[in-house]
Amino acid sequence: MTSALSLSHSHSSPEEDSPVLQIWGKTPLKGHVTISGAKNSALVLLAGSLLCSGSCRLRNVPSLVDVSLICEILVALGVKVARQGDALVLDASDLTSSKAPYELVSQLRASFFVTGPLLARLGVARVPLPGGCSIGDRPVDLHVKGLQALGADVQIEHGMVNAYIRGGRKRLTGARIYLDFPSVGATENIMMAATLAEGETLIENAAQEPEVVDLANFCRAMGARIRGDGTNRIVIDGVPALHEADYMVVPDRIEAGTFLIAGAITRSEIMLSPVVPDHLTAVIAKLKESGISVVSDAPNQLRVIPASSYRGTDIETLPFPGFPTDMQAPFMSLLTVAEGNSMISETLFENRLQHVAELNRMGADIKLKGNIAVVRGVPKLSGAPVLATDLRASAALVVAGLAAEGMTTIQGLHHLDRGYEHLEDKLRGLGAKLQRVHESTALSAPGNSEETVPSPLAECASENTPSDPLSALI
Ligand SMILES: CC(=O)N[C@H]1[C@@H](OP(=O)(O)OP(=O)(O)OC[C@H]2O[C@@H](n3ccc(=O)[nH]c3=O)[C@H](O)[C@@H]2O)O[C@H](CO)[C@@H](O)[C@@H]1O
Ligand SMILES: C=C(OP(=O)(O)O)C(=O)O
Repeated sequence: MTSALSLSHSHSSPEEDSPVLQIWGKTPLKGHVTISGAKNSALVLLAGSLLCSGSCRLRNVPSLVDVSLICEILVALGVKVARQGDALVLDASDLTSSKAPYELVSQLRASFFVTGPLLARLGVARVPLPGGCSIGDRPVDLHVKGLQALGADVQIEHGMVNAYIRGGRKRLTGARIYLDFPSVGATENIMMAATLAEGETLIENAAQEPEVVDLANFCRAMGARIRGDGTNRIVIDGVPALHEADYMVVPDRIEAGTFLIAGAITRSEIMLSPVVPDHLTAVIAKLKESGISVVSDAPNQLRVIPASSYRGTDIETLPFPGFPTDMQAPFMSLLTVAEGNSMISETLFENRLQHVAELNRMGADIKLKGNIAVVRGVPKLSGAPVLATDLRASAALVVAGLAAEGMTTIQGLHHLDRGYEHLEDKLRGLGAKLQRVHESTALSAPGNSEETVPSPLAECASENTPSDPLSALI
């Protein structure tokens, strides 16, 4: 196995000569799109690989900036990481550090998921408070309370979470933990820590998200004893060690949902696979309520059927199986051009409606009152220069751009690159007209006429395609 010593990630940061994404809207889409492995599963599974005393192989890992960053954190902790096609091989047999580097952890929320596994494996974890999308306050108190209940002493000083097992014990101790809120990350962190604890842990009011179930499946593949995942009551019987495993990451339900919206908003029939339709129940139900059909021709496939017009609907984001907050922004784009009004309540994050101003710039009619957006459907959107403010906001602007008249230019692509694998190639494969160019060379006027649409040659230009963030993992 080759150790990945240098994992430079070549994503676009805001400081560089920022690339922008130009989209020429109103082009119908058609065909099939392959859905990648789930970002939010892959990230926590990669953190979970720290629990293994040997080496694990994770397949269907998306090539994303966030994945690259978490791999860099693992390498800093002593994990040997090697890439084999869409798989990553992770050898955590000899961990050399319990301290995660600030400059990496500060870039993504999922980095904090190494805390539980590190504590369980080494008896100590030193992890800075995490970064991630700026969509709210995002404290880690529930993670901390859970780890404390398992027998950890946790101090937060100078932005660093220092945790070690109390009383010089070698293992954490199983406990009964009630979560004030079914936090995805806290459930995952506590569940991972508990796999190696002595005795039984019960997590009550646990998150039920598919990514939690995927993590439980991966841990079970390594020999963990977990039951109840997918319900709000998870029971973990600790074992002394976890062993090697080969595991495949579940398909990305948020990417799949985003493509359903792309089909619906462009009035196009597109097919998606692989998907787990049950992971998209709330999104499909809301599409149907709006008058858009989604059918499943095969167990792992979905097809969105275009409707010439569709109506508004109300949405409230909730923990799974409720409507996912990660789909709120793209769904809002769809509702901007629905007939009638819609009300969208964002209940999970207090600052996750920043895309409203950008959609209004494109001609939408959305009014904000606290965490509620009232959308009045308009006949059309028009292309405009817009700024992506977070990951799902950027996806919302992409789907809006696909439907808008003229050209939309999206800035802030470093958000998009965190979470959508090969998005531009996938959209181009469906017939969309878009290209990534450097801001300095971008055509500035919005709503440009036909001659500005890229030629087939320009669309294929490799300089317009973001390079593979995992390319250094060889
Ligand atoms: C990497 C990853 O998997 N990210 C996902 C994960 O984020 P993340 O795990 O951060 O989301 P949580 O479920 O923990 O957060 C939900 C709510 O709980 C609050 N909270 C959370 C933890 C805590 O200790 N204290 C606390 O108050 C948060 O501020 C938020 O208001 O689930 C979110 C909710 O589905 C998704 O939007 C994110 O895409
Ligand atoms: C909010 C997200 O990611 P993160 O939790 O890593 O910020 C997301 O995936 O939509």
